[in-house]
Amino acid sequence: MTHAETPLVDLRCEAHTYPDGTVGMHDVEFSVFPGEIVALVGGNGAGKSTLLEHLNATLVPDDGELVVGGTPISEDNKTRARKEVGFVFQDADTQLVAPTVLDDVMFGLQNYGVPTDEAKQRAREALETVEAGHLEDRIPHYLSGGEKRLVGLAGVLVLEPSVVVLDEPLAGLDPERSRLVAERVQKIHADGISVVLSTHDLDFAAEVADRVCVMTDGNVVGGGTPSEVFYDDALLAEANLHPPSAVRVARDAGLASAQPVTEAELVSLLTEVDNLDATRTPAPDGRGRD
Ligand SMILES: Nc1ncnc2c1ncn2[C@@H]1O[C@H](COP(=O)(O)OP(=O)(O)OP(=O)(O)O)[C@@H](O)[C@H]1O
Repeated sequence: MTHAETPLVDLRCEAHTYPDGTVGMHDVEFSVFPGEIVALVGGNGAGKSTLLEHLNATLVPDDGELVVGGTPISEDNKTRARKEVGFVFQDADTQLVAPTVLDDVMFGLQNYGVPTDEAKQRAREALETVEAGHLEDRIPHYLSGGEKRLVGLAGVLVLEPSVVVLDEPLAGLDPERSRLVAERVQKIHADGISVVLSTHDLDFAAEVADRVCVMTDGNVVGGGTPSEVFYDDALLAEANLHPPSAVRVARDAGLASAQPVTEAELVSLLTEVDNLDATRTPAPDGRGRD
């Protein structure tokens, strides 16, 4: 895939070594461009969270560089990376710190010195964006997993980042909540924010992503559009991944040449094939003859 634009985030990481000596990631070059949703996929321990946490300088490479909005990030200007790249953690509890949801969403703004009235108004707007306005007086700790995820997302959106990073946004959510979070991801993308997320759910990746990057053993081993990645058997095998269900059904139905990756694309193809068959198969009264 080629990108004419300047990346919003540009990471080069020769290696990231954790304090116990484990190499979490190595030889990675990863960029985020305006207007895209990128899904990172890979098995447990492949390095997805490690990569994501480098995008807002939560982690820094042993050797390498992070450039955000054209500015190289160092110890002195890490706050710039934190502001431009909002991070929604997998464990929402680590992110929710205040006594009420509204206070929580206001927290970041107040840290940046925004006056209370303005912070309150912007926090309410951010909660509305994720349709969680009704939760503003609740105690964050007692929210359901999906509600926490949405409030965490509001707390990030309120700071108006250019990129939102979500680590395993569907982890632990039921299908209904997963759908809700997937819709919100598409909505913030439609509002002009780039999104990078990690997921084990390849159906979800196929549904929302413009670009999919495959990780294994701390390295990005391939990437491309969902069709390019999910029909690349060798790449999926290397990362020990199974293709999304639409890809498996398309193969069984002999429709792989059209490379559908989502359920909707598959249904539309199957409908086309059905219609074609109906025009070819003569009905007993002779209707439907070619
Ligand atoms: N704090 C840490 N200290 C030591 N090793 C770590 C730490 N965090 C992650 N690792 C190691 O780094 C490697 C990459 O882990 P990472 O969490 O980035 O993978 P992941 O793809 O996000 O995995 P999962 O899908 O299981 O969440 C693994 O070998 C992991 O054990």
